[in-house]
Amino acid sequence: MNQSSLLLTQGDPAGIGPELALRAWMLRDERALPPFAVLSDPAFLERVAQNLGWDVPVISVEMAQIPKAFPKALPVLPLSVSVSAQPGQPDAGAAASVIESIEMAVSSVQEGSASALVTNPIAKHVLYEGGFRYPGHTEFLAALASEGREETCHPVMMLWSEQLAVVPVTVHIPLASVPTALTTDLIVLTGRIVARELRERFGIANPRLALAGLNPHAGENGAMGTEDARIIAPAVDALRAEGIDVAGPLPADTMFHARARSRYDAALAMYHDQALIPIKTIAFDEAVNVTLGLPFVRTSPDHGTAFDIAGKGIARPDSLIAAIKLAARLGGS
Ligand SMILES: NC(=O)C1=CN([C@@H]2O[C@H](COP(=O)(O)OP(=O)(O)OC[C@H]3O[C@@H](n4cnc5c(N)ncnc54)[C@H](O)[C@@H]3O)[C@@H](O)[C@H]2O)C=CC1
Ligand SMILES: NCC(=O)COP(=O)(O)O
Repeated sequence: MNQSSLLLTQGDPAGIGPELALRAWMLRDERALPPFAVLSDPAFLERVAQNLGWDVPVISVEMAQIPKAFPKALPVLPLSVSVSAQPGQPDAGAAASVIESIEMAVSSVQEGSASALVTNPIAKHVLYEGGFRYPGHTEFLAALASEGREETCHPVMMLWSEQLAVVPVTVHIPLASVPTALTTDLIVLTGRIVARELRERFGIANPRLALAGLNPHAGENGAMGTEDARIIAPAVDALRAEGIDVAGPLPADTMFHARARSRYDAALAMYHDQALIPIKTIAFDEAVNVTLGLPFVRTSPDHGTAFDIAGKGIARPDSLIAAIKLAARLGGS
């Protein structure tokens, strides 16, 4: 049993994930990173390092060997399949390795042999072509975590940085579907999970939540849409009745400037871009995607596969490093 190691999934092998894992290992001392291993094909990662001209020794290990191996080489827990990819040229044929890497990481963290998992980016549309049937990691991880449990996990996506934390209540759905997907129950469930985890995992004794409205000016008394009063305001009342400190529905255009941000610990946004635009604008290099509502810790960089720069060695490792550090903090490594 080794509680101190973090596992990094491979992500899309044609994206920037593999080179960011190498880069994070190269910066392990400078950035004081805890031991981690990557779930991938060691020969593939060696080729990525070679092609970039980076001196990164790669060592194939078993879980218990990670802490000892980490100072001298990048530990890799081998997959059952070999991996090959051209940077920037995604191929649905790689889906099996991407999925195996995630599944292995979840098994290890569930059985307690790893402290947390950090996922490298996947390209959703490429995985869909390969038969993947979840919108993204968030829902896939919840499905894996729910196996064999009586109650299914409700996963909540939170993008976290020192300056701002945001939660999209609806996530990877078309904008046109948002008004029907948005229900008072969904907002209340999401708010409850966020408040609980900010308390229990982030150590905020009395978390303050801010709920965004859906429409301009939070509906302007119904003149610009009715969802704010019909769906969001009752959720605010219900969360308050549970003793949670909530403000809203707030006009979304004025809730993300610095003074407004100082009034809450997390903003619940009603759809993906309402949440992710402000945080990626303020903290693109530092923000971390963390999944709440799971029985284990999962973090991820906030960015995607960045196929346009993959293999060039110019991708910034900061968000992955922030994800590793947050996983270590929340997972107790
Ligand atoms: N956690 C995950 O698995 C995520 C996966 N994605 C996936 O990534 C794919 C590409 O998505 P995009 O919208 O293009 O977003 P993206 O984040 O991959 O790229 C957007 C822009 O930011 C740049 N960029 C991203 N990361 C960077 C880094 N570390 N250093 C320097 N520049 C960086 C890229 O070069 C590009 O110009 C999509 O298929 C999407 O599904 C997107 C977000 C998160
Ligand atoms: N836009 C955020 C994102 O795509 C992350 O999704 P997930 O793979 O973490 O579910």
